[in-house]
Amino acid sequence: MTGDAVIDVRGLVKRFGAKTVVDGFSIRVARGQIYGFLGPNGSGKTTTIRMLCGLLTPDAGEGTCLGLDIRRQSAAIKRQVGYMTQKFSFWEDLSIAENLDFVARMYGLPDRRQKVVAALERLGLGNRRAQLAGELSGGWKQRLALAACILHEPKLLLLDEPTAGVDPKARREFWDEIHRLAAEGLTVLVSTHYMDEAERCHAIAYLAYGRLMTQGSVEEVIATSGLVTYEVGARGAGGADLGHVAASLRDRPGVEMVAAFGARLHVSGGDGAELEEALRPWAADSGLLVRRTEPTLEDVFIHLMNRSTDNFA
Ligand SMILES: Nc1ncnc2c1ncn2[C@@H]1O[C@H](COP(=O)(O)OP(=O)(O)OP(=O)(O)O)[C@@H](O)[C@H]1O
Repeated sequence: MTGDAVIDVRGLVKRFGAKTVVDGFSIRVARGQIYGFLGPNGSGKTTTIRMLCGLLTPDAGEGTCLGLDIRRQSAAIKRQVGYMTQKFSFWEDLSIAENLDFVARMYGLPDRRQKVVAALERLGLGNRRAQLAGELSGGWKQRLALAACILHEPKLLLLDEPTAGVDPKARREFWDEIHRLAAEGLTVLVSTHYMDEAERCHAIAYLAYGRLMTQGSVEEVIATSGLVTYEVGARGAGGADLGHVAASLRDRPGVEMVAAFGARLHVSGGDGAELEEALRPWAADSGLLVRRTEPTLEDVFIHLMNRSTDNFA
């Protein structure tokens, strides 16, 4: 293992038939980090996560996970990994406690009862232990899934879109728990489509069409994107026709994206000079306020996606 890296891989490639779904992926993840995987549907996030933990063998590339070789020691890696898949896969007519007990038996865990009680308490499931899994709301189902993932005390957690369709309060609580686990030394890889969740990661990787487009902390990803963004809004109380402004800006050279955020527009492009030129007439309009602003993470991701070529088509 290099330094304190829990994951250290280089040049991973995965092909399904003629299609290269992961192309030259390299990453290092330190112990206790929460690492977010973002990217459009089908960009290779799940496939990458599965290669990292030894569930899938790469066609090329090498590296280690938890100090073990991802090609030759995948069985030993899997024992130390907790994997929460996208699909809820519990017995709906068993209670929460019965489901956890079943999982503990599958793992052949010593002190089974004690571990189930500890997991129930940890995830706040104690009062609901007798409730049938099939009757749980989305947020509670995700808690049950997380409890099942940590029963065998893994060192690495892989969470594949763990909060899809879960309400904001339950998502926040789920993420608080992820942070508590990471603070105790667990390393977490999590795929998500939610920008607020990306912002709660220590670092993120953005994939598009199988390629790693950028990685680093949210601040680093924004700073290195090269994207320039201006905000356009009405000056004073007068109602400017921002729909008209947006429509005419979209055709101008240098304007890559125009997105409405309430009563403001975000106008972005990769070439600052061209963008400024496109905005000049609107900046001279006394009814409008045009000023440079920081791009959001979403602006950056859409910019990256526009720049990447669809080699899957
Ligand atoms: N076993 C397989 N056989 C053939 N193609 C596959 C297989 N698994 C995945 N793929 C293809 O590989 C590509 C990447 O899929 P993957 O599930 O890794 O993407 P993803 O980024 O996790 O997507 P999502 O956000 O929709 O979950 C997709 O085009 C998918 O159809």
